[in-house]
Amino acid sequence: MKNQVCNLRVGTTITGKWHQHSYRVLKMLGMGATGVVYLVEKQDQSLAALKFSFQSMSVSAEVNVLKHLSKVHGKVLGPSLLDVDDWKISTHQVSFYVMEYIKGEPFLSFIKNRGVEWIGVFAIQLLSNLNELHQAGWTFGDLKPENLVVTANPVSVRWLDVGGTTLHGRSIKEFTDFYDRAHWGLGTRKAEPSYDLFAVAMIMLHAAHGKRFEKQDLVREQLKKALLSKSSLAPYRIAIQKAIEGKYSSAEEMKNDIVLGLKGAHSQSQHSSSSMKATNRTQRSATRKKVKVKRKRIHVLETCLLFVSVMFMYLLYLFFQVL
Ligand SMILES: Nc1ncnc2c1ncn2[C@@H]1O[C@H](COP(=O)(O)OP(=O)(O)OP(=O)(O)O)[C@@H](O)[C@H]1O
Repeated sequence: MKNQVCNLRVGTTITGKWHQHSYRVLKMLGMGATGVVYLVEKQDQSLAALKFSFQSMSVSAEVNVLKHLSKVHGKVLGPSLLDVDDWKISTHQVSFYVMEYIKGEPFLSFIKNRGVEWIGVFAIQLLSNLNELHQAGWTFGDLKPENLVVTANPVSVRWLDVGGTTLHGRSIKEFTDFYDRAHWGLGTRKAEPSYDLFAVAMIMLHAAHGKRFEKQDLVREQLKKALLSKSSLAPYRIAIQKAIEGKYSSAEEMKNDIVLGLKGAHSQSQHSSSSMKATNRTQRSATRKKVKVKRKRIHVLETCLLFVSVMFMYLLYLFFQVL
């Protein structure tokens, strides 16, 4: 069955057994551990993302999460859910769901192309969304750059793959080592806000360094070094450090520290630009004084030259008179 849904040809039409909606396969968007996702065209010619899960249980679990997410304070957190159905393929039947297609650039490639200054902006957006999710009783779980997409107009970060989303208090069901606090020996895999906030801190480190790094023996020192070695992370040092140490109980607190850090960096840059202006002013007035002294000297020299040339002409005149 896995082989059959993983190699669908472009143009294949998938018609749901129960709702009779048809979807035409345009291309494969990605394949992960739990399923395969296709970009499809709906009957009204709009685009959507269709996911086949390798286990039918995970389709119902993900659909359940997407349904919950669509109700979180009326805010769109994950992709919106459009359809859930089964597809009969030869003698088998396979479950799938259709969701909003989120068109955008992968998170890391956006940061690479547009600059590390965006890290703070996206961290704030991500933390606002996480705060809503946490308040609704869920932990995202498998938060990683591969699950983040940056959409244009307005530039904003959206998350995909809600397969790891877990109710608070339960055990995290999907994770990726680098973003998992238990892997670093810095906490448990219990689903709670601080689990996601650790992952946000690690995403920020990854984005600033442009790569992941292997765990070493002295984990705390290693992460601190990674944090201090990138000047682009300076405004977020407090927030990242506290998130790594599990000191935040809500995404809102971490977001506030990032906002404060950015404000601090802004006023510092304003301060240094005004002190630079003052230095420039002093330099300019010193230069002006120098110019004045120089001009005075030139003036004296000119007078002397004039005097000498007048005297020379006079002597010449006297000389011709004598002759
Ligand atoms: N709604 C969507 N809009 C656009 N692209 C999507 C969407 N959903 C998934 N994708 C793409 O498909 C890829 C695989 O999807 P997804 O991560 O859900 O599969 P998975 O099997 O759960 O993967 P993983 O092993 O990372 O958990 C994603 O990385 C993304 O590129």
